[in-house]
Amino acid sequence: MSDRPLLAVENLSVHLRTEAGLARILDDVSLAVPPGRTVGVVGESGCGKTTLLRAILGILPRGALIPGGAIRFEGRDILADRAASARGRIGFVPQDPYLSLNPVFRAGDQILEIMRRHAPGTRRDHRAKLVELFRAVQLPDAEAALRKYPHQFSGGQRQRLLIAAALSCDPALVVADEPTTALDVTTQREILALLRRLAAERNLSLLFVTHDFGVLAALCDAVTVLYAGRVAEAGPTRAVLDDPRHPYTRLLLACHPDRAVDLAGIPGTVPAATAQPAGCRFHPRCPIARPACADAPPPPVALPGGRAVACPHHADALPEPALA
Ligand SMILES: Nc1ncnc2c1ncn2[C@@H]1O[C@H](COP(=O)(O)OP(=O)(O)OP(=O)(O)O)[C@@H](O)[C@H]1O
Repeated sequence: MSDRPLLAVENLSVHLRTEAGLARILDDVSLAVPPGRTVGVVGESGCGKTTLLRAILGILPRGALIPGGAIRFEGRDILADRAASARGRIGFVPQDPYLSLNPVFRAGDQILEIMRRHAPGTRRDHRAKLVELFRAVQLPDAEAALRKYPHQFSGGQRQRLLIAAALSCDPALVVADEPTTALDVTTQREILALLRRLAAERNLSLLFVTHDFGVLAALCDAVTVLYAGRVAEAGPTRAVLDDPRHPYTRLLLACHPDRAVDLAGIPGTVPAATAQPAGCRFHPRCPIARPACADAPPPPVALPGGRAVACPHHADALPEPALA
């Protein structure tokens, strides 16, 4: 396995002009996805996960500014050179299978249109490949599925269709935005198992956004924890889940035995992107914050085992009530 990451997000900042002022949605975010590995990005609603994926896919909203950073895919800076871009080589599985297909066109035709634009070969080649992909994602009666409209599939089947769409141009990387959130628990499990199998069989890299630590544990080799648009902590999933170091990660995991992110147990609220506090963005809510935490953003501290934590006080114990 090559050491060079397939995808490297380097010190990326994304701002957006809004009516409420400048929204600092991402700030100095770095992460890497090695070939053939699955990396999770976790954080609660509003922490910037979707914006990160949109930056990678080149579909940021109008008015977005990128004041700094780079996104390298297969060694090329795809922010600086969209022509050298990654489209087709990066597949995308969206969050909501109900909203992501146009109801008035056959699902198969919608995927064939993506292939026409981004994959080599004739329509006949594409059809044959799509039937094969429908089988790979375990859609029943793959030939007939080509002729069906979106409403003729269940939610889980539609998510399988979208996974087939994401794979249709032979991507090296698939990015997935909470692809199981809209599904029931049993279907969620099946879709996660499918993604795991396909990634292994096709030596795919996956960048997987989730708010659910259970999903993370089941699927991801490594994790990046985002808080208010900055990286709080990153490292191998098992190590981070077993011994979280950032106060934010520790509180999240301590509050929620089922490991689904919900900040009800942490006092205060997540700041709006237009009103980020100075210094460490978590300091107003942090039980071990010092006055200096309000001064400057804490740089990441490297820890053994390929881990990093953006907190100089990561070795301090949290007070018991905070962990109760
Ligand atoms: N088009 C926009 N206009 C104004 N603010 C925006 C826009 N897009 C995102 N934001 C703000 O940026 C922050 C990050 O949003 P983003 O959707 O990236 O977060 P997220 O972690 O993906 O959330 P969720 O889990 O709810 O999808 C939020 O505070 C959001 O309100």
